Amino acid sequence: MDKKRIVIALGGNALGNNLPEQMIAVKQTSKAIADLIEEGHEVVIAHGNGPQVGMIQAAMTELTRSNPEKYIPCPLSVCVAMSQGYIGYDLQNALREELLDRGIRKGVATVLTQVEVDPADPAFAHPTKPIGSFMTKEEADKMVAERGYDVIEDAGRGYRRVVASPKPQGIVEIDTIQALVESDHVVVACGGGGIPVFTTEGHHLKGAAAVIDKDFASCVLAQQLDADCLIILTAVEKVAINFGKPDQKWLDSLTPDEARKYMEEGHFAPGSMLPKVQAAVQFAESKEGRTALITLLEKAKDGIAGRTGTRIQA
Ligand SMILES: Nc1ncnc2c1ncn2[C@@H]1O[C@H](COP(=O)(O)OP(=O)(O)O)[C@@H](O)[C@H]1O
Ligand SMILES: NC(=O)OP(=O)(O)O
Repeated sequence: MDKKRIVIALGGNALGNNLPEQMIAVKQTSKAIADLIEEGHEVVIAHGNGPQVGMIQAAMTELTRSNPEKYIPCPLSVCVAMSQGYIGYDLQNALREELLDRGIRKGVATVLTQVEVDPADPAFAHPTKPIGSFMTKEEADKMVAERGYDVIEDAGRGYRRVVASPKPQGIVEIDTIQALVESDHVVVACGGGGIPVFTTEGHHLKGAAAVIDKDFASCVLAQQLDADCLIILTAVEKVAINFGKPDQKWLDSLTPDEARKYMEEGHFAPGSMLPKVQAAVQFAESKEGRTALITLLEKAKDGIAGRTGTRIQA
């Protein structure tokens, strides 16, 4: 099989919803990633942070509210940095262990990654990115009244806080990531979509109050690293049209034009499957020969071998 440079975007099921769940989940996740490394592929890993960044933000807010003389509010960009740190810590350790168990000696490192956003991005005025855990209607109403949070009802599963999610424009640490990849290291980067920043005066980078979508950030990462393949690993084996309906149909492959048609017809849920298909199309169209794959975490190896998943190719 051809050796490929692969950027993997890990979804929520790769990490679990809390610290103990994460410790267990990353072990399984590492097996799926190590399978690809064992086959000789160069792998770069990005991941989400919705539940984690919400948990950190809630904890930091409680600290400030309970003791305002001692603690000052923690910006959301710093909460994203914290989420990258502790998720990266678990992921890199689990992967290091899995690789060593298979007799593979490779450096595994997390790069705290800043991602540039446009401060004029209209997304800042329209929060869409769910973070934290699900709430009941009563809990959500309380958060809106007491804290002025934006809250949405999420596909019948409960209520969640939403924050701004601007589009990623560029990766500040891309040269560092590239250098590590070129020297055969396994890199975890752009965690949680990256720490959102924008340039103010001179070279100063200022954190933005936002959470970037990790599928879009992974797409930018894959393009900037000139990857062959972007693999979006999630909780379904394939993308479907008429998802959840009696006439549901799983798709083996999609061209960008077919994907656009299905997007217009509303087959992919906003905030879940839609950004994945959009990121996949953007990557597949960015250069000849680039392929995107959406599949189940456990099926990564079969997917790259062409045995399953939904393949998006121009
Ligand atoms: N058309 C579709 N085809 C397949 N899955 C879909 C579709 N529309 C919505 N979904 C849902 O999207 C989920 C993946 O989104 P999400 O859970 O937000 O991703 P992540 O893995 O990044 O955390 C799937 O588990 C599935 O329930
Ligand atoms: N940042 C981000 O996209 O996180 P989730 O994938 O957990 O929503």
